[in-house]
Amino acid sequence: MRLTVVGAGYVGLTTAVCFAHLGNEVMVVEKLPEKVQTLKEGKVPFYEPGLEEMLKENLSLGRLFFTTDLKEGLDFSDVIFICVGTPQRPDGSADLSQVEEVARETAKLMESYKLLVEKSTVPVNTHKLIKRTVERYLKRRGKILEFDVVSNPEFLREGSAVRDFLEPDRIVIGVESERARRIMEELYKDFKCPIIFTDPATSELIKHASNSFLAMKISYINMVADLCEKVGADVRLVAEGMGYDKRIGREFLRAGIGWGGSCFPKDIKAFIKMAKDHGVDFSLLEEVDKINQRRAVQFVEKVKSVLWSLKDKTLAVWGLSFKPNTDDIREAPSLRLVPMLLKEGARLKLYDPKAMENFKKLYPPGKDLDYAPDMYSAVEGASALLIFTEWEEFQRADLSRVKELMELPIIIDGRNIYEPKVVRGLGFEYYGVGVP
Ligand SMILES: NC(=O)c1ccc[n+]([C@@H]2O[C@H](COP(=O)([O-])OP(=O)(O)OC[C@H]3O[C@@H](n4cnc5c(N)ncnc54)[C@H](O)[C@@H]3O)[C@@H](O)[C@H]2O)c1
Ligand SMILES: O=c1ccn([C@@H]2O[C@H](COP(=O)(O)OP(=O)(O)O[C@H]3O[C@H](CO)[C@@H](O)[C@H](O)[C@H]3O)[C@@H](O)[C@H]2O)c(=O)[nH]1
Repeated sequence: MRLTVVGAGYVGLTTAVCFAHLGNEVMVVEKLPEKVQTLKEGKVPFYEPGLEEMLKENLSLGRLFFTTDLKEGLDFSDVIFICVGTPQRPDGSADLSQVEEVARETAKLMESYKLLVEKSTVPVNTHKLIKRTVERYLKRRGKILEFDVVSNPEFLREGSAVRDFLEPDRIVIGVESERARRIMEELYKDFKCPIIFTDPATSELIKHASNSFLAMKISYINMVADLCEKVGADVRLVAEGMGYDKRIGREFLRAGIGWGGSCFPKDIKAFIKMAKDHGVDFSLLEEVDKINQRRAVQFVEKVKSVLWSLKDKTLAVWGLSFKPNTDDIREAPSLRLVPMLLKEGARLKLYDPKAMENFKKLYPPGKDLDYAPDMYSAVEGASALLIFTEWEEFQRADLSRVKELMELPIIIDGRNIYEPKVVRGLGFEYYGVGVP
């Protein structure tokens, strides 16, 4: 099939590259000219494992095209995936201006039937606003053209985006017309997972309800971790014991310094606001969010209780991205923790395998903050090693070497990447999250 994808971010680019990989011809419309240029050269402007290789391959096979011109995209195909950003507004609601712009400009430029596919995460009933906008502008142009709006939320995770896209747990499609349903069925015919057809409002809700539920699971286990610390139990085993119950499941029960990223924080706030706007008191989610906000504060308290004063102490930090295998630092716990530690007077030596360039844009090297070229340089002379992200590289670190390099062999691990007994056996003082 021929497809058009608007927005070449994590979701748009992954969608485009994966559909091209499956044999479709895909035109990507991205408004930033420099991004389009980079992509045409076969380079992905962010770090996502496997994506660049697939981009190059599909460019050379002539199945992927990039443009800044929406008209070119609309002339190319009838199926238009909206993959633009839906960031958070100050009141917590989702800023839908990028989605509105795509709907409006499409209506101004389309000359034949179009199927607009909402892939961005949007509040319930956004499909109605898209529909109304397109109808208004078509009417203004005196055009009678058919179109459909479909909700097809994306569930991929950064760091495993390609695999998540190609092998999803499920595909959700909210349609109103038979024509739209047939196009979507054809598009996803080779996928082996369950495909759930719903009305668009239900489909839009499935996305927000899923993300909020996952965030709730993490906040829940984080509270259990706090209790474990008080009573000397091990949250990892509590999670395992709970997780074997199929009704609970083992995923997303890793305790730590809290959830971050470009999705959970903004989506949970948008869901709370949406519920409020409809007169539904979803204060459960407000608590989930509050628990998460407290994680960083509690972690700094822990660092202080271990080291006493942090003033002029050198602390090594491993991990800045909000999760491993990405260079994305949007709403990463590190962004909350670093300023708090600096305020306590600590000197930080930061290291991350991929996210340092992004972090440097917000925190340039200075008197009390520096970046290390590798994980071992970061720990040289440090009074403690703080772990913020569970990169595999850290799990494989030569801890004897780390111990030699540090001023004091203390590890305060925000992600439980080590087995306490083993690390203590090597002579470290070790503090995890919710572990004895
Ligand atoms: N990042 C994820 O893991 C993920 C997963 C599932 C869903 N989502 C949702 O998908 C949406 C996109 O997220 P993202 O992380 O890919 O965002 P992003 O910010 O990485 O990418 C959005 C892209 O759209 C471009 N854009 C904006 N307006 C445009 C326009 N009018 N024409 C052409 N291009 C335009 C921007 O320049 C940018 O490159 C959001 O709603 C997000 O909540 C994200
Ligand atoms: O047991 C866990 C699992 C995750 N996290 C944290 O939760 C955050 C989000 O992680 P993850 O969900 O793996 O990454 P995202 O790329 O943000 O993906 C989420 O957000 C996307 C955007 O909506 C959705 O598409 C995905 O399904 C959803 O998992 C990260 O900070 C993780 O460190 C934990 O603390 N404990």
